[in-house]
Amino acid sequence: MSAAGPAAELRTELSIETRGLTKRFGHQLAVDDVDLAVPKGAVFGFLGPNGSGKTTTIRLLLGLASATGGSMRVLGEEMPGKLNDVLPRVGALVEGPAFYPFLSGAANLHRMDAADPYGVAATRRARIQSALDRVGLTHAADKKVRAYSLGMKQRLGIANALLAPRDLLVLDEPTNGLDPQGTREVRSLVRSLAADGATVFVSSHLLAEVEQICTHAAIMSAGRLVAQGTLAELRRAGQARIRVLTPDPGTAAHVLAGLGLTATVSPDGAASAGPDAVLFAPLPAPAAAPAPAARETAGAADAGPQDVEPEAVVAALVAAGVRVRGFATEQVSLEDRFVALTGEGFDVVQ
Ligand SMILES: Nc1ncnc2c1ncn2[C@@H]1O[C@H](COP(=O)(O)OP(=O)(O)OP(=O)(O)O)[C@@H](O)[C@H]1O
Repeated sequence: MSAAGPAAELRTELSIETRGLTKRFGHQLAVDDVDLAVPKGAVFGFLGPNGSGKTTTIRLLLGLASATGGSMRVLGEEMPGKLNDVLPRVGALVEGPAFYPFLSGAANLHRMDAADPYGVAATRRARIQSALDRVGLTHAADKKVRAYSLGMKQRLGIANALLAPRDLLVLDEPTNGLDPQGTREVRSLVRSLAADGATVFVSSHLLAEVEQICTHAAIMSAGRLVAQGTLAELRRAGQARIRVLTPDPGTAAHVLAGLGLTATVSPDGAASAGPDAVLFAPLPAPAAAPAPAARETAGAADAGPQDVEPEAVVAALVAAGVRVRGFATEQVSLEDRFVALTGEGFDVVQ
């Protein structure tokens, strides 16, 4: 990505691209003016708290619901106009497929493929075997689905999405409701799908999950897309900040303001020690840091001050007579940043 300037970004082939995508349910904007850019070959995490609009966006992309506004291209084709050309190249797992519990895994796939207008009967048996093999269920092909674990059922759902060679896989919360073992199985499967060359678009409300399996991510909050880019870009866009422990917060804030830094005193007394206050001030990102693809549509757009070295900050504070009892520079974690962007915490998973 290092050579990627705006021009290179424009040339990037996108598997999914939306412009101003909007879906309204009555008065509620479930998807609000979303511009998604999912590069070909990415494992793209679509991250956001429950109710932030992920499933609705996915339903729009797959032609399962119609948009109120905006445009979409999937695999380079205008949607929903080219739905019939595009859908055979897209495998999807949305809201958990319903299987017949009294039929085997293979028999369920047979029924689903037979019901698919694009499923070619002559190759059905071989495609089913290959999909079961791909998700590690060959040994359980003839077992009734009612005897499957949740992880196995979810892998069967992914096998269903893999019944034909796919350029794009869309998986809506594939680890939802799974136990740790099932979660591990599905995560490692998702990683390997991308290794085969498909673009994988996977929604999750779990930050740690996206960090484990994805190369790229977009963050949704209340229907809006608030950031997207590679994980590295999203991390880099998180600003470093300085932390000052001092009994002279007023003077310190004044000195920092003189350096172009905006200080906030720690909102919770917990971070302060005795009579000392804790001041935080974001440092401007180094000139090369914010990568062009890590676009952000909320906050952080303000032009910041020029580079300020931490040692220069300490020197200025001391020169102004501020009693500096503690000083540190800290990187804002991806989690802090996501919480700041979405206003919500993320569930923690292993
Ligand atoms: N068919 C519908 N009719 C009315 N409102 C809907 C409909 N589908 C979704 N919504 C609303 O749109 C908002 C976004 O829902 P959506 O299911 O897309 O979010 P999500 O991020 O996928 O959340 P979750 O992880 O809980 O599925 C929610 O407030 C939801 O209640």
